[in-house]
Amino acid sequence: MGNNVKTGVLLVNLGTPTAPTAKAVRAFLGQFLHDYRVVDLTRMLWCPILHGIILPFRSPKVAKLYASVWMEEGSPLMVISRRQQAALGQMLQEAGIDMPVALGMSYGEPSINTAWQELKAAGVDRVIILPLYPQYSVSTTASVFDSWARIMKKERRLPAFRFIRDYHDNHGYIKALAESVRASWQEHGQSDLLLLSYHGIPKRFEDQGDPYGQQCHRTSELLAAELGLAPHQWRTTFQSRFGREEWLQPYTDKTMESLPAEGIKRISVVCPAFSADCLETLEEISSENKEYFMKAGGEQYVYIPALNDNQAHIRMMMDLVCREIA
Ligand SMILES: C=CC1=C(C)c2cc3[nH]c(cc4nc(cc5[nH]c(cc1n2)c(C)c5CCC(=O)O)C(CCC(=O)O)=C4C)c(C)c3C=C
Ligand SMILES: [Fe+2]
Ligand SMILES: [Fe+2]
Repeated sequence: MGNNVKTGVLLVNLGTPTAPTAKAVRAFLGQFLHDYRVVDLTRMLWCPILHGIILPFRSPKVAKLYASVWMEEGSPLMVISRRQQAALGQMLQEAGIDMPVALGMSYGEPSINTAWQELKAAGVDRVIILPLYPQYSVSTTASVFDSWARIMKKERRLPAFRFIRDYHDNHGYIKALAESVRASWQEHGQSDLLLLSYHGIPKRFEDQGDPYGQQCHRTSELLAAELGLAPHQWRTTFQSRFGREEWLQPYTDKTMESLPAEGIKRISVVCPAFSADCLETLEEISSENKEYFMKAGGEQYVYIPALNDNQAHIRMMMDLVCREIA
């Protein structure tokens, strides 16, 4: 790549409601759950279920959950994503690399289009798209690509671009995760088991070729190896089931309920699929699943935060990006 080409970074994450209210959650879920990459049922079947049942009943319930984790500055996912954007921008600048960093969300604002417009206004003619999903899934990463392609359809002059599909086995990512687990053990003592809980997807998606589950298992193996764990000291599970069909197994909530009976009473939980803490980690894992575990006879439950704006995490992002322009 020529040195005179201005390059920009486009960080992407899922998106989140603008407020912890039923109205805002409904708007967010409405956009999210209309995406064919997320729910692939025919619209004749899905739209009545979505508009008639899910949006009216789920939105007020989920709004309360968002309210329980809401930060002074907003939704955790948005607050942390902004911090990541700023930290990466600063790290690049300190390294003498002139590369603007924009943040776009798949659903809601700032949209991926908003982020692209910012980069374009900054004179960017080459974009490195980094979806902050370490493991590729059709429901997340492919959807980012769809949005990008839709936006590019309207451009006369396409920028050059690189799309970072996944980084589930990246050494910097694994090392940053290992470091955060070790720091937690130092503070709370080592547990009987390290539970690695990933966001799930429908099993059908995997059967149709989505490599997400395989990539999750690979991340777990690499992390366990980095930490020197024996097979009985770690386990992979899948959380956040949505809808009635089978999702990837074993399920996190069912595992929580059964661990104490196996004699495993002290666990630490890490969620490697989430690059930023959000509802699914701060509420579902830190609170809801903790309750299942403790009620079943668990004694110690430690949630290990996402990598968020840790220096090691931001450095990994910088390395991923810089590899694309080398
Ligand atoms: C980490 C990667 C993610 C995958 C893979 C994923 C797949 C997936 N998700 C749903 C349904 C919901 N997910 C929700 C929240 C949510 N999901 C992710 C990430 C992945 N999802 C994040 C980071 C978040 C948190 C957003 C936040 O605001 O904090 C929700 C909304 C909350 C709720 O109503 O429970 C839904 C719904 C499906 C159907 C799916 C794969 C098909
Ligand atoms: Fe609809
Ligand atoms: Fe999700």
